[in-house]
Amino acid sequence: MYSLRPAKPSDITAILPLANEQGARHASLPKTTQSLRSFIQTSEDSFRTPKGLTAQSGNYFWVLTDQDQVVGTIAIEAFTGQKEPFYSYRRETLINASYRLKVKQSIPVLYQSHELAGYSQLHSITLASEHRNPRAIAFLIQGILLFIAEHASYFSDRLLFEFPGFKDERGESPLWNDLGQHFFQMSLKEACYHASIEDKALIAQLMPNQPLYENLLSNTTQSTLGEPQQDLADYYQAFISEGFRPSSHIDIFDGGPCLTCFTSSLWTKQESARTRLTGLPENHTDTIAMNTSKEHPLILLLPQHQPDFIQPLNLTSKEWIRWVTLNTEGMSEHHQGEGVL
Ligand SMILES: NC(=[NH2+])NCCC[C@H](N)C(=O)O
Repeated sequence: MYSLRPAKPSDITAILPLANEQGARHASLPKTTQSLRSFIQTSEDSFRTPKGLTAQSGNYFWVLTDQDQVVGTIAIEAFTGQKEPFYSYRRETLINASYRLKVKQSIPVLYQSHELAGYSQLHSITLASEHRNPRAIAFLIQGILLFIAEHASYFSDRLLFEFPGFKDERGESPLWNDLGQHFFQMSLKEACYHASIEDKALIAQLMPNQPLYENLLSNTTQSTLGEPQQDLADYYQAFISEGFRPSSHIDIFDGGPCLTCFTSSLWTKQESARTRLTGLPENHTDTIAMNTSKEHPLILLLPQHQPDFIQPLNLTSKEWIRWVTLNTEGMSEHHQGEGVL
């Protein structure tokens, strides 16, 4: 049975192998015991934020468990770009035209941008390989959105997820090979590691910050900019089903789409309901249910027709829960890539 709860220091041994799995991206999840310890400390402080006080710098780190074993992770940074700028490329179109020569070209140009600062960002998604199935993927993403829906005042009115970008048959990013590599002189994976939440100054120091004409990049790069990594279709679908859409921004390293959504229009926000424990209808489909505690949240996946599965919430009949139907629409059971987003 799957559940989501805040990560604790005692989870570190179980998180380390997930964080260090060979992945194309490995964006922001810390990879050492020491850095995980301080990430978990920040997270514990964030969950504790007293009511009425919004934590602009909150970073909430969750583990997905199956029968009490840690099998995945996900995190929410409450507001991007608080301590350091938040980097992406904005794509704009320029028209270059000569009336006399009858040449008219519309050329997409990439501008370094900090516009996605102030969003709440989902990040650090990992799933152990045996759990890369639609139910776990949908639960991981929807569960966290249910928490955001319940505690909306601690988060931005806009959400962001930097989806991993297109990779070629060798698993390499055409944009990275055309661009970032020349400035960082290292692999995408190493650059992601260095530029993770802990040392972002590197992006400002090394990435070119002048506008870039896309037609100077290779044909493969041009035709795949803004495309999601192909073997992560179920994760992509989970975001699309919630109302996330590609914005005019792309990831500064691998060109993946920056998916954004207004918090108020999330499917999970609109479809979820609050009820007393006794008011929970018999679940004819898989259902996500959580207590409404900010400090000690617990989010459960109740398999259909199994109302007793709610017991771990340890609630009295008068307490509130928020619940929503699990949405796996449009997902299929194919290979789920590295599972490290
Ligand atoms: N694939 C990557 N790691 N890209 C770098 C993303 C950096 C991120 N937008 C930030 O400013 O924190």
